[in-house]
Amino acid sequence: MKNDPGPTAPVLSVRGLSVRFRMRGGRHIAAVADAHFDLAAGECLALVGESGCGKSVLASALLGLLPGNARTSGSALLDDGTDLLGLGERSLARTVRGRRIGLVPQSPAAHLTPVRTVRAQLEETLRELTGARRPALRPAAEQAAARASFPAGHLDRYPHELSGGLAQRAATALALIGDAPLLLADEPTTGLDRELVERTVDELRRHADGGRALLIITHDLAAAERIADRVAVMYAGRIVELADAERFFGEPGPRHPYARGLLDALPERAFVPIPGMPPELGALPEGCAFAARCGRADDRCSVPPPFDGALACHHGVRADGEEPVHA
Ligand SMILES: Nc1ncnc2c1ncn2[C@@H]1O[C@H](COP(=O)(O)OP(=O)(O)OP(=O)(O)O)[C@@H](O)[C@H]1O
Ligand code: NI
Repeated sequence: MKNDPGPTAPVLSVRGLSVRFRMRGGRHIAAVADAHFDLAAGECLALVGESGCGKSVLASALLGLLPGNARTSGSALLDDGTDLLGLGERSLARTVRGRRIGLVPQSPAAHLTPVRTVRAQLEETLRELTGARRPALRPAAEQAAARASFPAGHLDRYPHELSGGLAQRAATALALIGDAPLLLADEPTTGLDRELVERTVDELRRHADGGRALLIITHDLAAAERIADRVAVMYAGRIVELADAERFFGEPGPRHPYARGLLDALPERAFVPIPGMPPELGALPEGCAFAARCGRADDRCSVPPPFDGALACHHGVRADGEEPVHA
């Protein structure tokens, strides 16, 4: 079951979020540009797009986890008005990470503590975030592991003894512990087989159905379709379409030509890849960044299309699903 978002303030409200990396020689990389979306309690938003389009940078910006050469602008408000982008490292570490925002990181192996077993890490996080103490700690850790389909028999292993899929499940188990009102899951199903993908996605969905907001970043459009209420499609650092998931994956389908291309590339659909490659984020064209790969491009695309809250395209399919008529 997917819940209707309630009438309360969004759990997360992102406005004009941009991230630029300063590089040697004064060069800049515009990794995220003017992102704009809300996320309500009980809602799941899937952020999709090709590798390198800025999805993880966006998630890292929300948690203050960007490297020193990154500059962020815009705002990312929690429901009490706290602007995540304005918080210092101390507040982020003490009050936000794990407590208000959970993270399933994209590279779980890098985030697990190498010298401690999975059990020790689960117990420590439980102690810190839930106040659990012995003897309740041990069963609580086993329960936390089970939620993410992490097998109890592997709890006494160290991170380097885990396969990628097991590390992934350990990271998911850790991220679910604080029961944070907002969960960011960056590729939480990497390295899992289809059955485990579905189990993980269904557990995350239950988490959202319990009233938490979930931002899931994924390459896996089938997983996105299974879990999401809405879909945000990112291309070259910009959100180019934000749509209701049912409409996006069903009828009338995506409105942005790039989003149509992503779906058409699926083996179970047309299996036709999008021609060409995404542009370098350090050398973006003046106009629409997708124009060079787009079958609909014309002179209008030399001006960047504004994002109207749902679409950034001069030619996209109309909101009622009708194809635009060309003069
Ligand atoms: N530390 C950094 N310094 C400079 N540029 C960076 C840095 N981190 C990321 N980038 C730039 O930001 C872009 C977006 O990276 P990001 O990791 O967000 O992509 P992604 O959409 O998550 O891709 P993937 O699906 O492969 O995880 C990269 O292509 C790179 O150009
Ligand atoms: Ni990523």
